[in-house]
Amino acid sequence: MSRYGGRDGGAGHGGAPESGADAEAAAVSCTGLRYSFGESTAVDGLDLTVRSGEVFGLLGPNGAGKTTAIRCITTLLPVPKGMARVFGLDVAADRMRVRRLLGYVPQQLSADSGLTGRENVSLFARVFDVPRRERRARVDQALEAVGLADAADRLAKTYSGGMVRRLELAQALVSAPRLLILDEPTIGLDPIARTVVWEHIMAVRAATGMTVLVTTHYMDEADQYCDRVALMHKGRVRASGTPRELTDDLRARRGGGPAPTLEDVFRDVAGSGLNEEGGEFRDVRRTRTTASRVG
Ligand SMILES: Nc1ncnc2c1ncn2[C@@H]1O[C@H](COP(=O)(O)OP(=O)(O)OP(=O)(O)O)[C@@H](O)[C@H]1O
Repeated sequence: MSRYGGRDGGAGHGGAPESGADAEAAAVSCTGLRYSFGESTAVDGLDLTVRSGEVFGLLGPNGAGKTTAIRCITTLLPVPKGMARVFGLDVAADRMRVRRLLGYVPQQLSADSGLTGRENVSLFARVFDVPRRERRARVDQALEAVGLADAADRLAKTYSGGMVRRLELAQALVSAPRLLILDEPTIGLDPIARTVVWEHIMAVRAATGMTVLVTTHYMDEADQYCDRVALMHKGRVRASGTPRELTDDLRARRGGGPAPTLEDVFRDVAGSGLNEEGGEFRDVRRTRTTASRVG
């Protein structure tokens, strides 16, 4: 497993003291967050707290409002109603300072197929204002952190889907963010590639202590890797806690029996709003065939 510099390791975290961020504040705090596309309400009064240093999973089916909420938190969408804060900074009032604290890996492709891995990460280093004298080392470090050092000088179009996802992770890491936000980081990947992506995320997190906010459909991943999760349905958080708390709670409410899974918890809190055939949730495995999209 690759190594990644922590607070004292040269790359450190973004969000230097002059950023104005509150070191004691929650990494993310949303209160009554709402966002509508015309008549359609995507986020409907979201209350969410992500603690500093944790890996937090925002879970839910297609259309639950996860991406819209993430886009508000990352300042890519405005916050028309309610409040969203990142390390205490109001995302509506402090957009640029918030952006400096964030690394964001969107669902949409962010790697350029015609550039090498190194060029892709260097581009992000420039965009995110990594000081020129540190750039080369930081790019190398980010590529190393995601296991792409040996493939760094190959064109991204020759990468597998899992490698592209790791390249996108390196792009987000090069600015040494305090908060890494990943929207469906493993969708469309095979089980081995999913595991590799997660291993790199967890290794960087262990080395730096950064906070990770991830959206996923994969309940098994959330169960395995997330410290806490929130189950989102129809624009709101319906339950949150550690995976163990949520499953124990459901088991207690059922009066015992076999241990429920997180998916059982989700079905319980979402009630009849989910398609029982599984079409809306279990089978939402949109193939994000990253490699072919890059190619
Ligand atoms: N640009 C847009 N214009 C209109 N409606 C939108 C737009 N983006 C999202 N929506 C709608 O907002 C709702 C929430 O979508 P969102 O993408 O936030 O959900 P999600 O939980 O991230 O789902 P997915 O996993 O499919 O991305 C959905 O009903 C969706 O159709």
